[in-house]
Amino acid sequence: MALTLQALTFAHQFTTSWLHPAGKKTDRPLHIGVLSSATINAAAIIHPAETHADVLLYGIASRDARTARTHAQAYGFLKSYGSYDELLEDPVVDIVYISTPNGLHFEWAYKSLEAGKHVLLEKPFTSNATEAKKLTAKAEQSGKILMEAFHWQFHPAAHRFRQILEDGRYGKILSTHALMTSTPEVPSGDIRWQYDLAGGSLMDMTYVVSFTRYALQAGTPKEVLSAKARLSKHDPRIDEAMEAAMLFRTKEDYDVHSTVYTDMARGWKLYIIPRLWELPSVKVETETTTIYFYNAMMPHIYHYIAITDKATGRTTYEKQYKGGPQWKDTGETYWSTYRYQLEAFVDKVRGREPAHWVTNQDSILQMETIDEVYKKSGLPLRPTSLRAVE
Ligand SMILES: NC(=O)C1=CN([C@@H]2O[C@H](COP(=O)(O)OP(=O)(O)OC[C@H]3O[C@@H](n4cnc5c(N)ncnc54)[C@H](OP(=O)(O)O)[C@@H]3O)[C@@H](O)[C@H]2O)C=CC1
Ligand SMILES: O=C1OC[C@@H](O)[C@H](O)[C@H]1O
Repeated sequence: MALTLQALTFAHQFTTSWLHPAGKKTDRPLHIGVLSSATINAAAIIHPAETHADVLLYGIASRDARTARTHAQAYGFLKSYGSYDELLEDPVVDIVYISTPNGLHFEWAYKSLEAGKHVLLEKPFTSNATEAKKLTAKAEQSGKILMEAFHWQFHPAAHRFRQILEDGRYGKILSTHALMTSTPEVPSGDIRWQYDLAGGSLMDMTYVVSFTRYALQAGTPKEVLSAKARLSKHDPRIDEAMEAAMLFRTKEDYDVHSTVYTDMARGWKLYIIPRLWELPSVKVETETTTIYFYNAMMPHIYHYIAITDKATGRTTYEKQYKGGPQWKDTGETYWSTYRYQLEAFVDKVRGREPAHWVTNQDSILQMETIDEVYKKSGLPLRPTSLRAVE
């Protein structure tokens, strides 16, 4: 369902930017430069920037000058560049948004920091934990802001979900289960099938690990109990699907059993029905209830948090499109996860306290968890850039 969800997000973003333009920009808005002409750009940065008064769509770079020009004209960027390096050389760019394939995240984020830019970097942070640590050190040394674009965590629904879990009234957490699948399958030739570009279902659908760690407020698993990959027919290093079980130690010092499932080629039900209802979600079982966050990845389109009492079977439903424990009065019901994320990123750059943040340390722990699952499954870690091992 992931691809359909992505298409719905494009439609949602296009409509909301059109209905709610930012109007006048601030006197000196932050100038954004986008590295690549990726499909995700429109939803993840372009439309959010259109509705943010303090952000200007300044430049877009592509490996191909004509592509960059076409995208600049289509989306109203002031400048286009025929190489990523040219954009980084432009002193007017304040923030670089990087949407290259995963395997190039490290290299371009590193170079962007070196060029003195703040960086909003697409998920997954890097190809593996070695790169994540090196990149974090570079960010610290540069004094610039770097963040993995885990947009879902910025939505008020995510904050409400965690508030419910932290409440304590439902008892201890016993187990979690998170899933993300794609029907129809991710098209052949896509970057997600390419090992050299750090593809794989767990890499792309890294959300399942993020949902789990966020729910448990956990670092890395104490142990990966099992990890079973269904391999791509074209490349045995690529996990078309991954199913893993982990043991996490909570802050309260007890173990929670967590399972995750990712699938880039999910079979249709009874071979004829695409599983359109199977949205990226996470279920948490506590002593007295199950708490199910449906469509945790793109809650702006639709979501619910269902709390089911195990004794009575009674379910109550909650939704949170605006406000909540972290945003309070900031935000609009039509804001997407990406729009909330941009609000926080700009706040951070401007020296204000953001409502939410994904720390680089958290991204390291996220990549360490992914590495451990790959190791347990017998698959190789995604390749490390030469610069990260220098
Ligand atoms: N936050 C979210 O919701 C989402 C995040 N993502 C993440 O964003 C990134 C991009 O995903 P997506 O939009 O699907 O990607 P696309 O395949 O649509 O675009 C990737 C872009 O990267 C550039 N590129 C540079 N080197 C290569 C190469 N060797 N092969 C192919 N492309 C290259 C190309 O731009 P050019 O030719 O202009 O240089 C290309 O358009 C990924 O890291 C993905 O995980 C993806 C979807 C959703
Ligand atoms: O981050 C993502 O979100 C939407 C999905 O369709 C996509 O595969 C993934 O990269």
